[in-house]
Amino acid sequence: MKIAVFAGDGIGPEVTREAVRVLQALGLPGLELVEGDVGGAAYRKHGHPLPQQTLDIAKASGGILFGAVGDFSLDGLERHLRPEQAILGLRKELGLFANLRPATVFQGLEDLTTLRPEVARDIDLLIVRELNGDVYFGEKGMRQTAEGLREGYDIMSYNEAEVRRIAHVGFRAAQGRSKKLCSVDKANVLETSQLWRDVVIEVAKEYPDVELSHMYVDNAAMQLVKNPGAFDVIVTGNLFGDILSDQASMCVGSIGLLASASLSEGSLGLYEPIHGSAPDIAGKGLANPMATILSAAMLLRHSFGLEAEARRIEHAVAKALADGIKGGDLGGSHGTVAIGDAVLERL
Ligand SMILES: NC(=O)C1=CN([C@@H]2O[C@H](COP(=O)(O)OP(=O)(O)OC[C@H]3O[C@@H](n4cnc5c(N)ncnc54)[C@H](O)[C@@H]3O)[C@@H](O)[C@H]2O)C=CC1
Ligand SMILES: CC(C)CC(=O)C(=O)O
Ligand SMILES: [Mg+2]
Repeated sequence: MKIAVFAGDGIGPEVTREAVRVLQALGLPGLELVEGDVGGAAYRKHGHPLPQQTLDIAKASGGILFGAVGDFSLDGLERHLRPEQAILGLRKELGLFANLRPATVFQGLEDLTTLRPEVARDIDLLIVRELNGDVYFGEKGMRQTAEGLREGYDIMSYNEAEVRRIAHVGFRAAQGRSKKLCSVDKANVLETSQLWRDVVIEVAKEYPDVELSHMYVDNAAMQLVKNPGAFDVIVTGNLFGDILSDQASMCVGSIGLLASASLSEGSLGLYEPIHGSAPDIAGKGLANPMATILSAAMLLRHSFGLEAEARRIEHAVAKALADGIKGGDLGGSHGTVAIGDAVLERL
């Protein structure tokens, strides 16, 4: 089994190292890890955030473990050379259109969240975020208005095929869970969202066992804090899903806990924490690697069908948290390597 490992920038290498140690400790037969450069690190070495050789490594692998990209000192580069283009490029090039971002409160650890424990107790939700379209991939640029003012623009669009395929992912995910799907949009204002809603309603006819609801994104942001336990599966677009998942992470406890899977039509997937490169804590050994370790679990489950091994990792993380192993993000004092050690001891 060949796994590509793209650590990236900032805390990316720190958290990825711990996830790799966990993968290696499982004794997986034929495990082969192939490293590749991405992001600012790749730009500095090869002049591009997503070099061809990295793409080749990705395509030759069965799954990709990704850390994070982003380097504020490179933010002045032309957009196509900025570190973030590595992750955007991988998502697009590999057809990774379905981003699963589960947010489940750790039982008995409701006090980790910034919500009141009784509000957080029932959180067990899955955000299904479309990853190949929306305003992130529309035409964009800078221009001048007739009055000579600078104007930035980014076109938001979805076609019906893009909405249909992610809607199917959302409905199927709901079928495997509590059979409730909430589609989040802004159809009261945006044509893109009106089409989104219309298509989701059409697709719903194929899933009569799933209870479909619709919610505007501003209300969804509010409900996530008011009554997050009411959500089962949320299906939404690229931008809204990005924002709501960072918010959901705090409902569970920390952005350092949320993993994700970015899936294609085939078995190839990319697995990464939902957080970024966290330049403010990079190089200090303070980052919580649990989100990346849990992403490695998702990799084993979704790309290699290794459910038992995935659960082994998830139980070890939950046990470490239950035993009081917490990073600074959770008000604790354990560093990145100490958290990795604690998970390894509980595998
Ligand atoms: N998939 C990716 O590679 C992503 C990359 N980015 C990039 O990352 C850079 C930083 O972006 P920010 O907006 O600051 O978001 P961020 O997620 O990197 O950090 C936000 C806050 O959360 C904290 N944090 C994040 N991960 C943590 C962890 N594992 N343990 C403890 N604390 C953690 C950070 O210290 C910071 O205070 C930017 O260049 C951005 O473009 C942002 C999000 C996703
Ligand atoms: C391109 C990334 C920086 C977008 C992001 O924040 C994410 O996917 O979570
Ligand atoms: Mg994000």
